[in-house]
Amino acid sequence: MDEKRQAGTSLASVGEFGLIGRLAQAWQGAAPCGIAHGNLGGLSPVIPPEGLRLGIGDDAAVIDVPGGKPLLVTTDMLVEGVHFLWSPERRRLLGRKALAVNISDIAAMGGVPAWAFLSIGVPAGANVEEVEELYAGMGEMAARFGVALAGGDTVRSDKWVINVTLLGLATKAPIGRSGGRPGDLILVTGTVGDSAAGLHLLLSEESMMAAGKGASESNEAHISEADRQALLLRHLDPTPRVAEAMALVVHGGVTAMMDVSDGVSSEVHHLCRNAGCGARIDLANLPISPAARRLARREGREVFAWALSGGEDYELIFTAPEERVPGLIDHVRRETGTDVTVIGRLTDGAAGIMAVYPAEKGGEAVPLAAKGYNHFR
Ligand SMILES: Nc1ncnc2c1ncn2[C@@H]1O[C@H](COP(=O)(O)OP(=O)(O)OP(=O)(O)O)[C@@H](O)[C@H]1O
Ligand SMILES: Cc1ncc(C[n+]2csc(CCOP(=O)(O)O)c2C)c(N)n1
Ligand SMILES: [Mg+2]
Repeated sequence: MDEKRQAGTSLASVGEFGLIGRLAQAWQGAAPCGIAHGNLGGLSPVIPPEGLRLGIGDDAAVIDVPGGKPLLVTTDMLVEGVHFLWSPERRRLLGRKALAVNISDIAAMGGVPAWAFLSIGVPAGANVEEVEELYAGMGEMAARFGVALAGGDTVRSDKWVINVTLLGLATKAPIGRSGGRPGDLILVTGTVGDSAAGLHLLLSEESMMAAGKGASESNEAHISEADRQALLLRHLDPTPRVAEAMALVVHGGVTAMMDVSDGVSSEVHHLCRNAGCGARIDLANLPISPAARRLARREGREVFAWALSGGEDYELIFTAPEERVPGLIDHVRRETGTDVTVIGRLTDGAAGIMAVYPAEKGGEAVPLAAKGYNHFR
């Protein structure tokens, strides 16, 4: 078995998105008329089966149900040790996050969430109350966004695994990742990099605890309690931007949208690849919170790295023609209180995907590497 594995192509060599493309091709080879189509790099589109308007390659699939609104379907799995560290104090928050990350994908399509299927892998040594608390957390998030529990699956597993499949409805035409055009501005809601800053704190606190030192001991010299709490919560308890997505849909003008789950740099690459565009991102304009800046300074970290490659911010990144942008920004702020920031512009594909450093750091334009989270790299 091990020998066989060594002889094959390593997962690291293809990366997460290369693997998904290969899997879709393997499926297509076996079931040529039944494959989901999409715009993943290297994946040739094929005719989708009846009703499947958009398959692999976006935040959620779009299914045209006869006589109904377009149905949106997304699924996301959280695995202990990969997406979270199991902690008795954070079971409820974990439940909230498991649902929130899926709601975020429905919002990113311009839809509202509706029905959830929750599948869990539970270690044999766990007790009922632990699972109940996880569900209470998911229930809290569900109640906030009008999601009903429709089913799921329960299995024994070596580690905690939570998989949510969430169905939602598009309120108007679903907003995919491919509609951006050269000249469109690129915008992002809220702030980016906070979740990575929160994860940095969490992991350093965990390693201090493991070394027998108190968590507060590790941080009190570095950061205020208010900053610490704010950053930890951005990582542990993200709020899906449903209200902001609805405000954008109602206002109109958004050409492409997705959520920031892997990091701004990767998401910009997705938006460009799907639209055949290039981009210029002004790093000076990235909306980074004062708390994340303070932590980065005190830790000697590059705050842009958290914003560009940290991920799990669950903000919306979207494109719109320049003339629609002032109205969009005003409308979202008025309806939701959330700030929206212009971070760059889509360009001709030939111009490449570039990041422009702030003037005080030389103002140089360099290629923007897709350095977001990748499960196999
Ligand atoms: N094993 C798989 N088989 C088929 N399709 C897959 C598989 N894994 C991912 N996909 C599809 O690939 C696309 C990208 O998946 P990914 O999980 O990166 O979505 P995302 O929206 O970019 O990230 P997130 O869900 O964290 O917001 C989606 O359309 C997803 O449905
Ligand atoms: C313990 C621990 N280590 C690392 C991370 C960071 N992390 C894990 S998955 C992911 C991207 C989104 O996941 P997906 O692409 O599966 O939706 C990120 C940024 C974490 N959350 N917890
Ligand atoms: Mg997404």
